[in-house]
Amino acid sequence: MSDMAGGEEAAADGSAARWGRRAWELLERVRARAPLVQCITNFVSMDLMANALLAAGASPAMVHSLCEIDDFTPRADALCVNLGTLSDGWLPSMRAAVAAAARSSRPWILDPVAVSASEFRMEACLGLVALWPTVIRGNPSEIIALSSACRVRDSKGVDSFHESPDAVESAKSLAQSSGAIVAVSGATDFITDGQIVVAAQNGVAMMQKITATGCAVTALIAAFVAVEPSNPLEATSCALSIFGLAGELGMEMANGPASLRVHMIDSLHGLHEHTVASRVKISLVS
Ligand SMILES: Nc1ncnc2c1ncn2[C@@H]1O[C@H](COP(=O)(O)OP(=O)(O)OP(=O)(O)O)[C@@H](O)[C@H]1O
Ligand SMILES: Cc1ncsc1CCO
Ligand SMILES: [Mg+2]
Repeated sequence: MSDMAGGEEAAADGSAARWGRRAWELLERVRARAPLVQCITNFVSMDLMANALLAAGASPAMVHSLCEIDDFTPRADALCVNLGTLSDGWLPSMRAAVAAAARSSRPWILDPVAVSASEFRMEACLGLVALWPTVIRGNPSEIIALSSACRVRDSKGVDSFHESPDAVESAKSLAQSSGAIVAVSGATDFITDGQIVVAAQNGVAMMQKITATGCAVTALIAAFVAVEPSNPLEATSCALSIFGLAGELGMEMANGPASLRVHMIDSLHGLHEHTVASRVKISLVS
């Protein structure tokens, strides 16, 4: 079956089994091709993000110096830009890397961490959104704030104060205005191109108690989009589901957030076809 045929099959027939096969197909492709994912990310997330990418079979590179962008970014298969510990010194690197990725027709993914924390962050984020990200992935509060492009008084930190269904309309509107696929994480992850909405229902609540799981899944989305650039909606849905499944399997061995972090990475590394095919829970919402 061709890559495109697999994509059309999953979109046309939303059955869990077909999505399970699609998720396995894309995970296998990540393992076979080991896409190089350049991450300009926050200090908190660097370790978990790099290890999650490695466990999935991708190749991480935390390269953020402006002096290296022109040489390095064209060689990366995808770029992940994360605003978590944004500083004025890093913003030019982010913009330059996005421009270099665009010149090389590489996908780039934006994680608008705590976008409403400050006017500086919101302005920086809106400037990046205008540069045509392939995918934007955030928690519900971030997507709601970014979509309305104004500061939300009761949510200024990195954690979400909303549930993911609250953010679906904001995600659709942000997808329409930005041209990006928009993903909202939560108990159910929602993924939309502004018209179609897909739900991915894998994961465990304890994942929220490990800092940077959201950042890590954004980088995993970059790896999946790198191997399926023609269908970022499906690649994003599969990456979210696979990461959630690793969390479910990890939770079977964990005693709390610290051991879940370890077992989740082990589970991501050890995923088998049967487990993915039978446990991935993706469906078409509308
Ligand atoms: N209640 C939940 N049940 C199951 N899975 C969840 C739940 N909440 C979040 N997740 C999963 O946890 C991961 C992180 O999502 P979350 O919404 O916490 O991101 P985030 O707030 O951006 O995290 P961070 O900023 O710490 O990186 C995602 O894979 C998501 O699917
Ligand atoms: C805790 C924290 N602060 C800035 S980035 C980050 C990681 C989760 O997004
Ligand atoms: Mg986040």
